[in-house]
Amino acid sequence: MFALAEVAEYPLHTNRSDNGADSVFLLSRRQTSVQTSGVVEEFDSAFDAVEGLKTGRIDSVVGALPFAPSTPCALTAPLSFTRTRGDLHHSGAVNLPSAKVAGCKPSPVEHTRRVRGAITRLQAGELDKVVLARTLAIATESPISPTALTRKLISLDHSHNGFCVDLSPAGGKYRGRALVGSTPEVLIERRGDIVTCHPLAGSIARHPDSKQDEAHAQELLASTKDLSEHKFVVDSISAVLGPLCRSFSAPSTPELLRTPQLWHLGTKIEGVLADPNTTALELALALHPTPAICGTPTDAARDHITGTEDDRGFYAGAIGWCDRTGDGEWMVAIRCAEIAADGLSAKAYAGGGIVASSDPDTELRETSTKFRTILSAFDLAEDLAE
Ligand SMILES: C=C(O[C@@H]1C=C(C(=O)O)C=C[C@H]1O)C(=O)O
Repeated sequence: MFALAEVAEYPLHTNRSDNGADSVFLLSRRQTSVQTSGVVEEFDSAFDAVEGLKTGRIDSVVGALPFAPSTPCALTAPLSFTRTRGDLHHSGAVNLPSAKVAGCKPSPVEHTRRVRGAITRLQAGELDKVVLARTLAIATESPISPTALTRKLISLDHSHNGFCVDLSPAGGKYRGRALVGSTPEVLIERRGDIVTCHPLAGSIARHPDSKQDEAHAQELLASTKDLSEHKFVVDSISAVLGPLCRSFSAPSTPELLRTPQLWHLGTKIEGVLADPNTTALELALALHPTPAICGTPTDAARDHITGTEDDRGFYAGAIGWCDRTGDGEWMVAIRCAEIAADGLSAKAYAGGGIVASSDPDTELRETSTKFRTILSAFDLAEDLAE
C-alpha cells in the first residue's frame, strides 16, 4: 500500500540543486518502507556519507554498498524522503516487457567445476566456508522500468519485500544503472539504540505439495551441513556486533524463514547499542560482508571469490537507508538483478554457501532456484539455462 500512515517525511531542500529529480529509491518491507526521490548530494564513499549525516549537512542517505569494499558505493542524499508504515504493495497489473534468458556466466558446468575446486580447498582446511555465485543475462524487447520491475517483485513476494536503487552515484559504467530485487535478509536494522539482524544461511527449495514442502523444511532444520553453514554467519555477526552492544542476544538454534521459492535457516539477533551515536550505515559497514554472502575466514573467502568470479558489483553488497537520527535498515543485496542503463538487459545473480560436505550438483540447483525470484517477475521461471 503506497503511503499509508506516514511516520517520517523530511522537507524538500529546494535551496539545493536538484541534478537528478528522477533518481528513485524504494525499499518495501512489511513493517516500515522507504521511498525517496531526487538528489541533494551523491556519494561514492560511505565514509563521506556518514560524515554528511553526522555533521547535519544531509538529512538522510539511501543506496547501495558494493560487495568489494574497495569499489565505489552508490549512495544518495535524496531531495525527498518518505518513511511509511507497512509495505509498498498495491494491487493492479504491472506490465513488464517480454524477456528471454540470453545466457549465463559461468556455465552450469563451470559453476559445478568451481564448487568442486572450492570443496577441495575446504576439505584441505584452507577455508571453512565460501559463497560462490553465477549470473544470468536477461534480454528484453523494450526497456525495463526499474520501478515497474520492483512493483512486480513486491507483488510476487508474500512478505512484499522489494527494492530499487539507482547506482549512478558509483559513477562510470554505473551511471543510469539500477539494482532491483526482493531480498529476505536483514543485514542490520537500527531503531534508537535497538539493533536487529536476521541473517540467513542454509537453504532448500520449496515444494508445491504442502506435505513434501513441510518435509523439506524439516530436512533443512535437521541438516548438519546447513546448520554449520548457518553458524559461521551467526558467530561472525556476534563477534562484530556483540562488542558494540551493552546487551546482546543470539539464539543458539536457527528458525525457518520462507520465501516463495526457498526455505532458509534464519536467526533473529538483537542488541542494545552501547553508543547510540553509531548510525545504521556505520553498523552495516562494520558487518559487511557476512559469511552469508562471502565466507569464513572473511579475507580468505573474499580472495577466493575475487580470484574465481567476475566483479560482483553491488550483488552481495547491501542496500538501505539511514536518517539523521542514525536509524535505518540495510538489507543484504541478493535475489536481485542489475538493469542496464538502456533498460534492454538485466543481469541476475544467485549464489550459495559451500562447506566441505557440499555437493556440487545440489549447489548448482540451489542457485537455479534462487534465480526464480527474478525470473518469475518476467514469467521466465521455467526457462533456466541449464
Ligand atoms: C548468496 C545468496 O544467498 C545467501 C546464501 C544462502 C545459502 O547459502 O543457503 C542463503 C541465504 C543468503 O544468505 C543468494 O541468494 O545469492
